[in-house]
Amino acid sequence: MIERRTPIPVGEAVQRVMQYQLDGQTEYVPIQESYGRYLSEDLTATSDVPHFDRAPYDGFAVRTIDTKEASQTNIVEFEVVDHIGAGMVTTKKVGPFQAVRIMTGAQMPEECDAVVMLELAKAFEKDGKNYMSIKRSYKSGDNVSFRGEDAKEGDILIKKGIKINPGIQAMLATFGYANIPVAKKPIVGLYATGTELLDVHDALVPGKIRNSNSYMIAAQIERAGAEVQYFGQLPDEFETCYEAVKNALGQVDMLITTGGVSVGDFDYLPAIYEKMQAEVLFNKVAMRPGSVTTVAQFEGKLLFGLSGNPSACYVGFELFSRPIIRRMLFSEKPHLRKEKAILDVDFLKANPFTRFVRSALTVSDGQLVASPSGVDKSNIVMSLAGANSLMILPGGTRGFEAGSEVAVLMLEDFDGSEWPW
Ligand SMILES: Nc1nc2c(c(=O)[nH]1)N[C@H]1C(S)=C(S)[C@@H](COP(=O)(O)OP(=O)(O)OC[C@H]3O[C@@H](n4cnc5c(N)ncnc54)[C@H](O)[C@@H]3O)O[C@H]1N2
Ligand code: MOO
Ligand SMILES: [Mg+2]
Repeated sequence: MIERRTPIPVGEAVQRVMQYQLDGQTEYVPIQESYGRYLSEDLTATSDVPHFDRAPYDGFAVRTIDTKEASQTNIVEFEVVDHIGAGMVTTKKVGPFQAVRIMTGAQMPEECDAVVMLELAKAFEKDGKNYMSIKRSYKSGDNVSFRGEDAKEGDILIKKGIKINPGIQAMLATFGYANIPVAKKPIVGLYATGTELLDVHDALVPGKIRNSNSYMIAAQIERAGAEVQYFGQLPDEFETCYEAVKNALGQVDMLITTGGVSVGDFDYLPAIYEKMQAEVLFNKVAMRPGSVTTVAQFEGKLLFGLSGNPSACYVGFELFSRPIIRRMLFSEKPHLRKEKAILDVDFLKANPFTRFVRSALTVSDGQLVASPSGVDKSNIVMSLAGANSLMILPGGTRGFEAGSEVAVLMLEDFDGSEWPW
């Protein structure tokens, strides 16, 4: 007798998986290797930035009190007592009607409180000394970049779980973080099962197909921020698969297999989980594609039995495996980011299961618009190439018309959702 499976709602399935989430671990990497990694601790400002008042323009540092009377009709002269560039500090004390010629980035002389831009001063020599004159007054603070205006010591700069981007690299360098605490990349094991599978360099032969899931899932694992440990392809043979799965699990943080989870005569994953005495969290989800997605846990480690059908495999990974990876990368929003979009085409046929339609999300007049990126069937590969989102069409008795609002899950986003279900 063929086993009858009871589908559970997607949200419940995700919740069951999340009960087995693992904590992330920290490792330190040199700043030059931290781009694209996920911060594992909140980082604070180790100093004020800048840590001294400085000139934001090339010009003359002056005491504003001396500029008070300057105007178009009353030119005021200053003796220029020093000349400094960025990185230099004056040793001169600046007295009444004295100025320092100062370049952008240089520390302000202690007594000065404004900078006159070079263009607004007239420099000249008199009796072998340097002078400059101005025709307007200045307020204290004019053209000064103040200590701490960029950041104050002790400020929280960025929260853990953030993906390090070029701007964050600049921030880290500014505060002297040479070694960065980042999340250790979870190691995700991967096996593709299927006697029909050829590898990418094999020529086609009758009845066999090239294994595309391995390359797809490996890239999805990397996109999620983890490291893939690819174990290869397995034929649909119970003992071979059983030994392989059992041995692989010990070497990784979680294991993904593709194929062999349905009710077919050569679908061995359910029996493998049983023999291992792994606890099956679910083996049927009320979703399309990916209804046969099966997740089990063995000694606290998750086994993702993703469907062999490429689109089902893809969606199963994004909904169930990705959040576990993102949790291990310290994310507080580990699920795919959910937004609202306008549906571009009719989906008039109702489906009892919630559909995740591989979609191309575009922005039109400031509004997100979702269009299917190809044929909406679980055995289809081509629709995946143009997919940057999954459109959610809730299961039920009604279809969806073009122009209606739908929820979309964004695939190329790093912010995520706390809980989109
Ligand atoms: N009687 C039933 N038959 C099926 C059911 C069902 O409920 N009752 N479910 C269908 C659904 S839905 C799906 S999805 C598939 C799931 O199949 P499996 O996860 O068991 O996967 P396989 O049987 O191994 O393969 C299915 C399909 O995918 C191709 N495949 C497998 N691996 C790869 C790979 N690495 N790269 C590319 N393509 C792959 C494989 O050749 C098959 O065509 O079951 C339905 N059947
Ligand atoms: O598991 Mo299937 O993907 O619903 O066609
Ligand atoms: Mg099958």
